[in-house]
Amino acid sequence: MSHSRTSKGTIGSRICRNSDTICICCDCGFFATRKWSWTDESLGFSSERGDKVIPLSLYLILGSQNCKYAPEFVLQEAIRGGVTMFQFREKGESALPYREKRDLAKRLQQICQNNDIPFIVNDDIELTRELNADGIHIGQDDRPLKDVRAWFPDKIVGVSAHDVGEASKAMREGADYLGVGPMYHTDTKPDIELVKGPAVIQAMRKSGIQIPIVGIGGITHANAEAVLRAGADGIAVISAITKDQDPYQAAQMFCTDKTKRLDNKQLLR
Ligand SMILES: Cc1ncc(COP(=O)(O)OP(=O)(O)O)c(N)n1
Ligand SMILES: Cc1ncsc1CCOP(=O)(O)O
Ligand SMILES: [Mg+2]
Repeated sequence: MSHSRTSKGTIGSRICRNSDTICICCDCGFFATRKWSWTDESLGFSSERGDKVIPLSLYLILGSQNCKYAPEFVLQEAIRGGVTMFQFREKGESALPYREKRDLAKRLQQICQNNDIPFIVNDDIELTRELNADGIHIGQDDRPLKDVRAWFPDKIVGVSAHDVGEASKAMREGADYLGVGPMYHTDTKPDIELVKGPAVIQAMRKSGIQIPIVGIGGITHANAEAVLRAGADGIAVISAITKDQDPYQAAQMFCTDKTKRLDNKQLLR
């Protein structure tokens, strides 16, 4: 896969300073891999973590409880199909006990490292530390972002946000990206909030939220485009890939012209 570098300036609504490290893959734009720093003086806030790559385009999340086949196989195949970032989320009644969970996490981390893909841990501070993961994703009911940011100043920290207020707070407190949802109905997570739809991403963008956003919840090949058009940088998917007969093809089908990262003019904002 060949990469081209952009010239200095703005990417979407972000003002990019370290432009020599920004690359946009091929001419499709889908695999936008960014090293960026950004600033938004109107919000009185700026972030200078320009050495982090947060390739949110197609963010696969899974644990053993989600998979039709062995998790290692599903991840390998999905990466082959175009997944750009991975979150290990071993959760629920059938989740593995700690030692097995850690061993599985290590094997999946190795696959990510072999493929140069960020390995993010869901919720678990200890596991993040033990494995020296690339980052952690926390929700509104998990450990406070301020603490997590302080413990892991250099890791990618993602935060779930369900409305503009939560998004603004997370941005102020140093989140690297937001997971926004649920976009649509899903049976994958029993304790979800009410469906928000892509409109909540639009509202966040209109209110000045500039950090990367990934939409999550019930995302399929049929509705992914609407999430990106609303202003998301990418989509986060569990069942559309993990339950598919062919995880390679399921991932690949998200990487089409219609679901590629959209430029600013195409957004609904
Ligand atoms: C990318 C992304 N977005 C949102 C979530 C949900 O996090 P949370 O609300 O903490 O729920 P659990 O996943 O912990 O059940 C996520 N995991 N990833
Ligand atoms: C973890 C999570 N957070 C909000 S919805 C959700 C589940 C997403 O799973 P699916 O892609 O199968 O709907
Ligand atoms: Mg959580």
